[in-house]
Amino acid sequence: MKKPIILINFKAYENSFGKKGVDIAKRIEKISIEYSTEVILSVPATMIPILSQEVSLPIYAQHVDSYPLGAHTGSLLPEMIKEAGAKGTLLNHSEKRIRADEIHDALLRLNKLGLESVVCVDRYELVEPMAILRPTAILIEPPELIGSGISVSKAKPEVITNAVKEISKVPGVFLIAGAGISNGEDVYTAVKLGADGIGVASAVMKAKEPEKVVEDFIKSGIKAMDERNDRN
Ligand SMILES: O=C[C@H](O)COP(=O)(O)O
Repeated sequence: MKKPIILINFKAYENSFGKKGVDIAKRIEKISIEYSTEVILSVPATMIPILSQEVSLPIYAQHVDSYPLGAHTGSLLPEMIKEAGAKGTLLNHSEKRIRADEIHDALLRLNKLGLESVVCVDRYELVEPMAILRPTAILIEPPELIGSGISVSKAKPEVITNAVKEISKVPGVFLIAGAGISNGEDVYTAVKLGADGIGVASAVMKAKEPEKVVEDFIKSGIKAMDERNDRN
């Protein structure tokens, strides 16, 4: 992952799939290339093959199941997303919670397959216990702020600072902050508080000009990282 991490969760909006999904991904790709940075797109499973081919950005699934290959109707397995072209996946998003043992089993599989992983948690007390399972990153999001337009950076900065303290106990795992991120200032504040980047959905997926929103996020994230002197 490249800092500042900008992870855009397409969720299941009306423009998250089909031609509209490809269009928004391409607009984001263009901005990302302009700033020589990387934006991760976490997309509906049906969009993984086409977006992996059509854009140069890292494409993630939004969830995987941890069942073994076999008789598991309706499952989305790590092997399947890898074959479809995904670079990684979200796990345990607040809109798709799974049990701790399922997170553990999924991470073993993902790591073995060389896939990246972002485990979502809703409070800082879960950061270290999840980080020791060796995901690529933890995404902390207070659920009550998701989709609210009120950012974690402004409304609950202590969630980020506490999570930053916890992640420092497990070197090599990134910390991403999300929920309600709406503008560059929210990104700047999250990164200045110590996050490696941000996770976002509605501010981009509902925007008339998503590329402008993403540009604002990238510029603010880069500025904050440069001020921290911590960019890679
Ligand atoms: O995965 C992304 C988050 O749930 C954030 O959603 P939001 O930006 O709409 O608050």
